Amino acid sequence: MDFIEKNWDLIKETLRNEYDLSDISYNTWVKPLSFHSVRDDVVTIMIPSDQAHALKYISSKYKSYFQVTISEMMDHTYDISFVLESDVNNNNDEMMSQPGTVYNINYENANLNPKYRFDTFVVGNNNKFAHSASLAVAESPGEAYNPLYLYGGPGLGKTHLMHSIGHFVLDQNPDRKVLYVTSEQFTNEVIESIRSGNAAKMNKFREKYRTVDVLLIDDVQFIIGKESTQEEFFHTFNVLHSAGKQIILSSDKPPKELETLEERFRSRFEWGLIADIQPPDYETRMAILKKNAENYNKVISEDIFDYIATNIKSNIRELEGAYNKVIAYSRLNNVEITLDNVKEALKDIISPDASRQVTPQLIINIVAEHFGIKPEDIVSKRRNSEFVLPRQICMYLCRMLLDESLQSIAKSLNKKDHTTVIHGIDKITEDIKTNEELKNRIDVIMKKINPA
Ligand SMILES: Nc1ncnc2c1ncn2[C@@H]1O[C@H](COP(=O)(O)OP(=O)(O)OP(=O)(O)O)[C@@H](O)[C@H]1O
Repeated sequence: MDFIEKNWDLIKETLRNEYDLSDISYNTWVKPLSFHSVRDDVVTIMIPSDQAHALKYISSKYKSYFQVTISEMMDHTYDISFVLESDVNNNNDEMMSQPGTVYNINYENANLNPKYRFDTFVVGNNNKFAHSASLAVAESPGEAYNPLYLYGGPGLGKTHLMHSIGHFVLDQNPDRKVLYVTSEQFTNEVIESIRSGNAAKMNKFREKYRTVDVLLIDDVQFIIGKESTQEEFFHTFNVLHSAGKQIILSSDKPPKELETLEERFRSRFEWGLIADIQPPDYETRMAILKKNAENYNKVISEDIFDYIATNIKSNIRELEGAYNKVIAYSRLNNVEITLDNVKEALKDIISPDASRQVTPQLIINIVAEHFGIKPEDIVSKRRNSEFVLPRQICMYLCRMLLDESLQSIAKSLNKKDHTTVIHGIDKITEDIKTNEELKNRIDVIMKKINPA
């Protein structure tokens, strides 16, 4: 504990080197941050009052950097929270009960993506019902429908809607405790608590999950069948539900189609409301593309949107990926966005048979999204630790899922030499033999790439 405080400057310097921060980023955002406290394995960092406007930005951008740096230096896992210096100074002793601070801490702990809000969600015929059910739950958590069970195919907006509910609840009442987790995070935390054999750790896990007002668990199908995780989830569900706390689950199928789902889960999932999201129709696809283009500083003609919306039908993640690829192609090659250029840019994605194909690019996109980084980071030369693992996972998955040579995988990942690819594949192959969390993570990614 002392170590963190005494070595605060060293921690910041290490973070700066580890993540290759430019002088301007370091001096603006990281250097002014001071140490506040460590309590229950949570390191609280103070943001100067004159940077109050940047609180969200700093915490979304630098939280994981601090978490990794401190946890690695201390050889122990810490969580990170941020507070404003003014909130601390206004009432030192009761900092945790100051509304401003509680809001910040609750917001940080909720694990929400700032981009996924109701106002960035395009409502169409395919998702109207799920959208209005989500809004009703957000307006009256624990009262309207409990649990809310959202289901639909990959990339159709379930996660986006779940985060929107979380944001809405916190915007309405900053004192509420909201927690979004993927099933993978939940599973890994259960595994970690059990493996540690430490009762205090298990209690901490239970306290974390059983004291929230709104719990959002994404892709719950990955919990089903994992014995101890499913047991823990069952008890969490019961405790929260009987206390009138809101539970929101997402899955790729309705409860009745989850083959290995036990009756006790099926009946509970059906207590509240089940809402599906279907693939978007043409109008919704066009509206989503246009919403994406709102921040682009040039006009994109209607035929471009039409080409993308006509050819990519069943997955909004892929629709957005195609749009991003077009913008990147035009910037990198310094060419206008004409229909011919768009066809060239998307030739790997929009194939003549137009069916969903597993390609290196799809693997890169899904892995990048899973780790919250950009596809460009995966194919870049940067060796930061946050990019190396996703890159190696891409190499491994390309080998497992595609019939491609090592040279061709190296090319897709922008590597000159295929020995790096061999090393990446070997590393993951070895690591998954002993690292259950990594294996679980790769299973989840694989199912997202190829749900069949
Ligand atoms: N209706 C919508 N309006 C705007 N963006 C959308 C909409 N639906 C989905 N998206 C965008 O599509 C991408 C994929 O959506 P999301 O991650 O929510 O899908 P998902 O259903 O959770 O997929 P998976 O089951 O693979 O996890 C996100 O970037 C999301 O913002």
